[in-house]
Amino acid sequence: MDSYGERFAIAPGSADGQHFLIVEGRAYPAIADEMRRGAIAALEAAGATHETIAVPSAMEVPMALAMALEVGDHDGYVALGCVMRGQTNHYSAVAGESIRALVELAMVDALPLGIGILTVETEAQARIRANVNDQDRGGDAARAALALAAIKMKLNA
Ligand SMILES: Nc1c(NC[C@H](O)[C@H](O)[C@H](O)CO)[nH]c(=O)[nH]c1=O
Ligand SMILES: CC(=O)[C@@H](O)COP(=O)(O)O
Repeated sequence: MDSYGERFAIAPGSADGQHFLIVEGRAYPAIADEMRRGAIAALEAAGATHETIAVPSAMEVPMALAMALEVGDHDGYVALGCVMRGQTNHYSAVAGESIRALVELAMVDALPLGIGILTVETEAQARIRANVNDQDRGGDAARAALALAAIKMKLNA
């Protein structure tokens, strides 16, 4: 059961000709695979092409994105990762700093960036949120990026 309302609708083909970058933290590989599957499905449904950069964990996602921004230009960006409570409070620093740095990058350069960094207590929570047939947070992050890319294109037209 989803914990918030209706999914944001993106028209099929509305991102034809656009190319997106996915940056994924792979600390939990099965969760990462499913988040990426959802993101790719959403991008492809909108007609966008995509490429992926993988890093070890959510903490490196903003750094990799910053590096990618120095050398290339994409129509939109999707940041994916999963931060799960361990034995200490370390996870809250990782989640907080990763998301803070991503928002900072997006605000400085007005990036169409969808952020799908799960912050969960348990693997079961992560599975529900990643599952493309359940909460599909990878797909949601891609749809956020698509929506922002469309706004940017409209404002620049
Ligand atoms: N605890 C989680 C981390 N931790 C990341 C590490 O702190 C560190 O960045 C990494 O080991 C490289 O040195 N990362 C996640 O994505 N998810 C976690 O739950
Ligand atoms: C490096 C880490 O992310 C990891 O050690 C976090 O887990 P814990 O809180 O059990 O140390």
